Amino acid sequence: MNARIFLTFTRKQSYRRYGYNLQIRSFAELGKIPPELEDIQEDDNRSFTDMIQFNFHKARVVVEQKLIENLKHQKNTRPLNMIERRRKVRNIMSYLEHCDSILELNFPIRRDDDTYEIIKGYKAMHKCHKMPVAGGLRFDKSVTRDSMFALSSLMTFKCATVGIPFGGGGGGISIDTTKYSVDELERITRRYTMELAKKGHLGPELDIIGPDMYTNDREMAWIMDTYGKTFGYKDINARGCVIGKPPNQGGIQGRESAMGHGLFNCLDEFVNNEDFMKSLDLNAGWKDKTFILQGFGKVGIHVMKYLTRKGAKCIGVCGHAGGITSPFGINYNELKRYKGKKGTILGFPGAQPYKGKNLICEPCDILIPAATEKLINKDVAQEIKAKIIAEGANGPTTPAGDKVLLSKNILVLPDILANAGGITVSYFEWLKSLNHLSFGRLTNKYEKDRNSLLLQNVQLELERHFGKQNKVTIPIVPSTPFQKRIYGPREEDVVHYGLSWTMEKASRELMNTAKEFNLGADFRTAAYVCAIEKVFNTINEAGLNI
Ligand SMILES: NC(=O)C1=CN([C@@H]2O[C@H](COP(=O)(O)OP(=O)(O)OC[C@H]3O[C@@H](n4cnc5c(N)ncnc54)[C@H](OP(=O)(O)O)[C@@H]3O)[C@@H](O)[C@H]2O)C=CC1
Ligand SMILES: O=C(O)CCC(=O)C(=O)O
Repeated sequence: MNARIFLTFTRKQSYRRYGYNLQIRSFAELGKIPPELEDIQEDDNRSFTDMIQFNFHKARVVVEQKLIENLKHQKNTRPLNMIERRRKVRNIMSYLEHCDSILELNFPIRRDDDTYEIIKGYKAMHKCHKMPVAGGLRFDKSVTRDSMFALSSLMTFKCATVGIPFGGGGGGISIDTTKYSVDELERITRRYTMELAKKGHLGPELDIIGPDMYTNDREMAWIMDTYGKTFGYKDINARGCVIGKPPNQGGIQGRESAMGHGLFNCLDEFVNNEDFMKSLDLNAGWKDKTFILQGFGKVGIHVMKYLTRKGAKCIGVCGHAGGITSPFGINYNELKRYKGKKGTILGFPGAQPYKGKNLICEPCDILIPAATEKLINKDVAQEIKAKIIAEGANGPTTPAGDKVLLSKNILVLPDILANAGGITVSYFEWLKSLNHLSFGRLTNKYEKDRNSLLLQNVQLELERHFGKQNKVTIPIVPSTPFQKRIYGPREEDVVHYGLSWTMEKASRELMNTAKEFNLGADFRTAAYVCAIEKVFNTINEAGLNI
């Protein structure tokens, strides 16, 4: 065995042995995927972090030549020769491969029966090239150091894809929330908050946190309250340490539905594109499109709202314990009400229980995984009959699954684009927290006066012109849509338009990138290429070290 092969071999062995410990991995050569990841498109039994690392490296190989070329034209620096340019790209890519920090916490909480239990939690900062870092807080048994690495790196690339100026973060506690009372969950959340704050992992300018699986605005309110009353006591911006807060605590209109809304905006760009739809043997537009939803939580529920509103038909929904189906379409409002009352979708009278093997493999036009990671592996992908997949969940498709989907010409809109609505509106909420002001509050009355004056003015001018001959009055009656907007944009309008614009722009950027790099329908790689380019430029301009 020559030295190089031996090194690769031992690296691979030690990597496999220690699983998640990516710090021991050294960076691949330019133009190559690291040897440890080479077989991941065949092997489904790999970690969540490996999946994201593979997606990153696959795109890095595509874009690095362009980055090396671009450095030739860099301003405000001495010219770099080819070796220096290659070295620079390699160094920054190597930095992107790692997680800046992962904090592991073990703290005791008192259970309701007065016993104590040690709770394990994490907080990751993947990249701090933009501050604060932001990401979701997950309460689930699946939370590990590995999933935190993966989720926080997804956040780095997601924020860059949609142009949100945050670094990538993420937090989690390894618990099954059904096993704890509300009081216990509150104690766990408050203690976790204190631990994060003590260790510099929480704060409006540093590290901000939003809801993810099995957390919602309730936990965000507890975190904000704990931080605001302790470490953030003298910080006037303290409430900006969380996003996805209840509206009454400084949250923003439209955050709750943002993931569904954003996913719809992104899908809308593709579904209305004649060329894309033709390539999938589908008609452009929403009419008669059928879809299946995996997960009816914070993401799934609003995806269903926006898609059914546009005329698409939901023919199946599934959760942990099973699914429901109806060829006639499931009524959104009735299902939402039913779940609100019963806490489950099972038994919903407006549909039949699903009796097959895997609902997400049933025929439909669009499949929306909005549950958890790795549910579309190689075997599942082989059975999928949908023509479009829009990833509401983070990391629902393994690289092996992805390869099969690509070979079947299924259009996949990747997580770092499709579910970026949440972080986009979280950014708007963070700005609101720092401004201490709702959007529109200072200007709405002025806008109404201005618009009323404008109408009066038009009326006066028309009457002056025509009235001279005919002595007529020409009343200008505002139409209903104009009347609705007479106050100028209210907070929900700012969020609605800001989000739609962000998602549409990012979707078109991806289409252009896929064309530029000849990636065909591999929009996951196109999204990572876009993101890597942006993060690279930020780090390159600012410099890699102090
Ligand atoms: N919340 C947010 O702001 C964002 C979340 N995401 C991602 O979206 C996904 C869903 O998050 P969110 O909606 O917030 O989570 P929720 O906790 O609100 O809902 C999770 C849903 O997923 C279902 N589910 C969980 N595991 C499985 C499984 N193995 N098979 C089928 N269904 C399952 C649950 O079903 P049941 O009710 O039966 O348990 C539930 O309906 C996650 O991947 C998350 O990271 C992405 C962007 C933003
Ligand atoms: O708003 C947030 O920060 C949470 C977003 C999130 O969890 C995600 O995009 O995965």
